[in-house]
Amino acid sequence: MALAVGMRVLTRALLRPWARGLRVAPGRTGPAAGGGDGMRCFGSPRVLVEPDPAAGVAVVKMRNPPVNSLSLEFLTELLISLEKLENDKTFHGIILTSDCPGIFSAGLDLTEMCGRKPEHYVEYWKAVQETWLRFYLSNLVVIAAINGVSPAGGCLLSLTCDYRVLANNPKYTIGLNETLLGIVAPFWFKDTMVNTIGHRATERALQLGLLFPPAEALRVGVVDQVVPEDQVQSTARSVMAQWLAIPDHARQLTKTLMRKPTADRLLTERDADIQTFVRFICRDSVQKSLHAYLEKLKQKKG
Ligand SMILES: CC/C=C\C/C=C\C/C=C\C=C\CC(=O)SCCNC(=O)CCNC(=O)[C@H](O)C(C)(C)COP(=O)(O)OP(=O)(O)OC[C@H]1O[C@@H](n2cnc3c(N)ncnc32)[C@H](O)[C@@H]1OP(=O)(O)O
Repeated sequence: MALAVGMRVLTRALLRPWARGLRVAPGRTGPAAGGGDGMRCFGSPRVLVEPDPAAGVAVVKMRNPPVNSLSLEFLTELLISLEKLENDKTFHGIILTSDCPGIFSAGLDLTEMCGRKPEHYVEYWKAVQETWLRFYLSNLVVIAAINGVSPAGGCLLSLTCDYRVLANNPKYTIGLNETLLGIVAPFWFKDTMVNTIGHRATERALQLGLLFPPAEALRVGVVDQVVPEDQVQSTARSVMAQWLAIPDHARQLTKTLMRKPTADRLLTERDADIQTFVRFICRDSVQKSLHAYLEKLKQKKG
């Protein structure tokens, strides 16, 4: 039932004008294309997929410049790429990384949550929910190669992965900083963080909107490994090999066992969660906070 709802959201998204033609955007043969067996990079305008069929792995590169903000279009393209890889028996694992220098993802796209109509907020929030559910419950091994800053929704996306490797650069902070924007991390953001670093550490991190630099992120457990910047991709590949050495069915069932209760909570409260989001985001005070935050970002330049 829940899956059917998810499929409807995805199918509706695919029917949108901007989603047409996204299914295959054939490109050059990937550098990671498994010794020239002819499998090409594919993807969409904002998501580049570099397949390595020999290893059963695809590198999924987010490229929604300037900051990989998670817009509706971008989320839809990410979902399409994930679905395509999940439906292709060649692939057992994904490395999720960024093609935007210094930025993994700036999180949810603030312009999707500012000055729009309630119907838009409903559509956007469904896509955010769907992305979280799909990545969190993916049967594939998903490893985040975090090569840039990763606030809020960017951090959440990495938390859906099975393992996080972060580049050791003090600028590459990571965390759920929603309170700094005057907004509140929804319960499933919070649950994902609690499952990763525990209740007390989450309580502190979320209330204070902490963005952890690499050493702190490793200490608290937001990431699993911190490595020099030029070793992020190779480390993600070695870790992937380790995870893929485990019998797939046993690993997948264990993942489901661990994650299903958390996902089920959102699945059973999905509509209520949308209503809560729309009510919250439509408040004058919240809109003012978000506008002010966006303005601050823009003025930073000048
Ligand atoms: C009871 C409660 C019930 C329910 C809960 C209800 C609601 C919860 C709702 C939402 C949860 C949201 C989670 C989120 O993800 S919110 C987004 C949080 N993200 C951030 O705080 C990051 C903001 N960005 C930055 O800090 C920086 O941009 C940077 C560090 C990522 C990169 O810095 P740079 O110096 O490299 O680049 P900038 O000049 O700052 O930015 C370039 C360009 O991009 C625009 N931009 C940046 N971030 C975003 C974004 N998240 N969305 C949209 N646009 C973004 C920025 O404004 C610049 O635009 P211009 O070039 O000036 O036009």
